[in-house]
Amino acid sequence: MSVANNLIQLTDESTLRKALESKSQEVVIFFWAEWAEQCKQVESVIDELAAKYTKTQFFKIEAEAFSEISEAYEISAVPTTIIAKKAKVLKKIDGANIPEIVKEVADSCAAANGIAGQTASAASPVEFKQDLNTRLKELIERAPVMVFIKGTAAQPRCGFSKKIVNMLNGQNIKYGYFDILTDEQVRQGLKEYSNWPTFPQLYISGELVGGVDIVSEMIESDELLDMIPEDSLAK
Ligand SMILES: N[C@@H](CCC(=O)N[C@@H](CS)C(=O)NCC(=O)O)C(=O)O
Repeated sequence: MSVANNLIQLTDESTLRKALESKSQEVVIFFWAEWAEQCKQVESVIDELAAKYTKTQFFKIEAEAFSEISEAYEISAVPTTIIAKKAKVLKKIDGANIPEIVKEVADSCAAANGIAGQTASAASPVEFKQDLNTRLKELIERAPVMVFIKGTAAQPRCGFSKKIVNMLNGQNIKYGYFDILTDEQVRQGLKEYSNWPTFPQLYISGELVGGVDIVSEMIESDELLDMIPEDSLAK
């Protein structure tokens, strides 16, 4: 996605200050950190919202690089999303609470963007589903080999997830992962999106391969490595 004018990755404190001083409209500020996996989910939602609400100014701020700003907004964890107007904080949404972020941005910013009748639950179910499907597709394509598990790759929180992580590691495959326990929408959404009722789910180049049983069989039959893109094999 190209970077829109209304979406700024903060590199200089004065940019934020000027925007807050000059704009009479709401400004959305997303605080993130590299090490916090959930920030990536929220960031993709912020990107989508910035593309939709083009008259609203969005900022992404690396919390630890701008500690004074983070302290001023009392940011104690990331991701945190704030909607501010001038010096006033209108809303503060902690964590990767995507539905809440979408709702609050819609509530605060629709009018200024001339999006008629967009109130609290204004995103109709159909529209919301489209947003979710876009998000799921982006997550699936985040890495050439992507696995959706319970817990993290370092600390799986289900025997099946642990098994697939061990198998991928054992084959020296480089992969991205997403912890579905951090996002109920993704957890339930993916089952429907991919028509696969359980986790883990392994995707290669955006296509579902399957869960533990299938991947295990594919390793046995030497089929799996043939499907892995060259760049995703550890040398
Ligand atoms: N036989 C499955 C085992 C996976 C499985 O049964 N997963 C369950 C328990 S971890 C699951 O994801 N249930 C749905 C859910 O928890 O949302 C495979 O090959 O992957």
